[in-house]
Amino acid sequence: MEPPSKPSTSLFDVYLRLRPSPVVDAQRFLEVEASESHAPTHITIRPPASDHRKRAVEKFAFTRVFQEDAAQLELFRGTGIIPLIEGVLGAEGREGRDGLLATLGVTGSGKSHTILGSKSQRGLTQLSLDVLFKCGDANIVHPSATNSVFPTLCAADVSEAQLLPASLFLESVYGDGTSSERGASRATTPMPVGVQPSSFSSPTPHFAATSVHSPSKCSYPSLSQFSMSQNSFINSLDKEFNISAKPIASFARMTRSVAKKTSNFVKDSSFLSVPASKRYIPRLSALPQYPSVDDIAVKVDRTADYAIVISMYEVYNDRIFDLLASSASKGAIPRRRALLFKSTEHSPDRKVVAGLKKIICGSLDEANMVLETGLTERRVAGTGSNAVSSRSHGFFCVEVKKRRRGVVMGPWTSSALTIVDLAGSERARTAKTAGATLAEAGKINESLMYLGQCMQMQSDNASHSESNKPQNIVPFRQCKLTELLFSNSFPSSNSHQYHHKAPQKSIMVVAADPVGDFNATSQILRYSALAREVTVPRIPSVTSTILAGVPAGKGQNGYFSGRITPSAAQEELEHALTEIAKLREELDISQLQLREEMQRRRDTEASWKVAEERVAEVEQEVREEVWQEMEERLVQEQARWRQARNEELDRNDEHLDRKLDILSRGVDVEVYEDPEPTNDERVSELESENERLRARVQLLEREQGLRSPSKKMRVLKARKWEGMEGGLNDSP
Ligand SMILES: Nc1ncnc2c1ncn2[C@@H]1O[C@H](COP(=O)(O)OP(=O)(O)OP(=O)(O)O)[C@@H](O)[C@H]1O
Repeated sequence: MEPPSKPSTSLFDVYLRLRPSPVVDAQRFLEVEASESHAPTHITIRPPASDHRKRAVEKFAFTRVFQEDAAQLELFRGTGIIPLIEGVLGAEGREGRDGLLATLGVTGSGKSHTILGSKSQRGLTQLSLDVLFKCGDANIVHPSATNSVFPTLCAADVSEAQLLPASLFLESVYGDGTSSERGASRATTPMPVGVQPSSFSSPTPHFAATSVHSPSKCSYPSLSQFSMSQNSFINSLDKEFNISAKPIASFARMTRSVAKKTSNFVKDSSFLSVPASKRYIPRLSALPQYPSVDDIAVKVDRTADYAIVISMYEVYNDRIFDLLASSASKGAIPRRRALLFKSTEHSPDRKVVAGLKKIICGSLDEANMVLETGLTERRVAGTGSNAVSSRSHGFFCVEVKKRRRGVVMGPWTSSALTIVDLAGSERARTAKTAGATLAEAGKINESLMYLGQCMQMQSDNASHSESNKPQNIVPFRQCKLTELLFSNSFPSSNSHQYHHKAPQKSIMVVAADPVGDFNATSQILRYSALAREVTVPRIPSVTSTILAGVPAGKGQNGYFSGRITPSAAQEELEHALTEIAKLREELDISQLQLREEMQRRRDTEASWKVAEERVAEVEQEVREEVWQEMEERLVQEQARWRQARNEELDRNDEHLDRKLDILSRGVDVEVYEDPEPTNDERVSELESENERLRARVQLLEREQGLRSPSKKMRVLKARKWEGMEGGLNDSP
């Protein structure tokens, strides 16, 4: 295999770092190929003896391999980070280019150790910051240096960010939040030495004294000093924006008015909110100072001003969260709002994480404090594989803003050094995770699978370019992680309309444990290596075995024949056996490829399942929303209907009342009574009555005559009685 030279199409320089094993005499599956002329670049992995799948031996090539004894400084010097920093700073009179440094590996392989260091050693992040501040010191502007720095930086930012000077940010996180209201009588605020609270004022003699960096000591300036700094800030704003002086109490209002004048100035004054409780402040003196980078220098454009702006975010469950926003807005319930990676109004040609909180740091101490603050917000959890395992992909961005120095200052341009600590891939069985941590692992593995596909594509493209085949498109838009990592590595389709910026330069450090999980490590190595060669373990040649088994001069019957020349049949046999051996090798390779394909299929199925679950979740959410909305509408309709009915009833009642009222007021009732009858009238009335009765009796008698004798008797009796009665009636 050729020594790896980075192809022009390659996205990354890929370095491999091996971590020392805590287990003595553990069986290694990974060996480094030593090279006398240059640093090692190749490794070989052999399946452990316990592996029954008869896997082939694989050989991988990297830009460089760092063995277990490699120190942090060796990595810093040997991985091309220094040119990366120089690229971000930009050559004289030129704009810088973006740089990316990321780590990849199985959980517990040493990614965080490499990037962020440990309790005793600094990581590549801290070393980069040190070099940046040390070498750029004379050219790095502090917001307090001139009044115009802060507003112009805010105006030049294209990412809808909220920019803050480090002193204000740290005060909002660790201070007691009363600095703007209380006077000099308050006790000291926890601002470490070296972090200048008077960001906006020319340093007073007292500040000049306290701002001398002393790593061994940690003392804090008082609140009165801090409130002085705010006054100075207000005065600086007065001068800059011609706003009349206002008391500190109206500071927030004034900040908002200034925000209107500069498009991207402080978007709100939430950083002035009173924190609910004090937080533990990281002690700078407790942070590691080793290794030192005093002897390392980077080229700095001495004709330019630089401003260092730091932001931190994490990709957790495929969503982006600001690690510095929640620090400052702590209160009863910390709320995390997912941010978008998008093109903004002022950045139409490239995507940015919009709405981040960005901190302007004037010194290394400030930058370290901001870094430590953001890290406390990062998601970590203890798993079976690592006691402090990263559960999210952490992004640390150092934006280097640059402008030409002169009587008339040039506009600010911006390039970023992004340092990424990726979460490690893990197997649920090894990590012994469950519940939310297992779900996180699913998301982590999924995003790493997409990253693997992108890297695999870059490696395929590299071989295509050698054979003049067309290049594949790297599928980096599949998840947030790959989008964040790669979208600035390719020129945007509409970038020609705007100024051209060189594509990002990237370094990947792959961390591996040579005695760790063979399957997981080999999988990562397969897609991250610059080149790979499968060498099936050499099957001892059957021919040679046979020939070796037949001693020279000894015939088949065991006796020496005296002739050793092989016959034609023997030659044919040898040829056939060679063919068989070759076919076996091919079969082994095919089996290996098949296993890989099957693994890929399993991964794809897993991601498909995840996607399906997500679809089901979304459907459920939509259903619930629709139901809720329908119920709300139903309740509204019922209320409206009831109200209409009540109004109708009220109207009817009112109408009726009005009618009754009118009736009772406007109608006089006349009662008609008959006049008393005279005597003659009464007699004639009685006579007519008598007549009527007689006619009736006659009618009844006629009816009786038509009936049976027995009935006649009864009728006669009745008539007799009636006769009596009639007699009685006839009597006057
Ligand atoms: N090169 C090294 N030298 C000394 N210790 C190391 C080295 N690499 C890793 N370690 C130790 O191994 C442990 C796990 O390392 P680390 O947390 O960096 O793993 P990781 O890859 O970031 O894991 P995860 O993906 O789960 O976050 C830590 O205790 C770390 O100090």
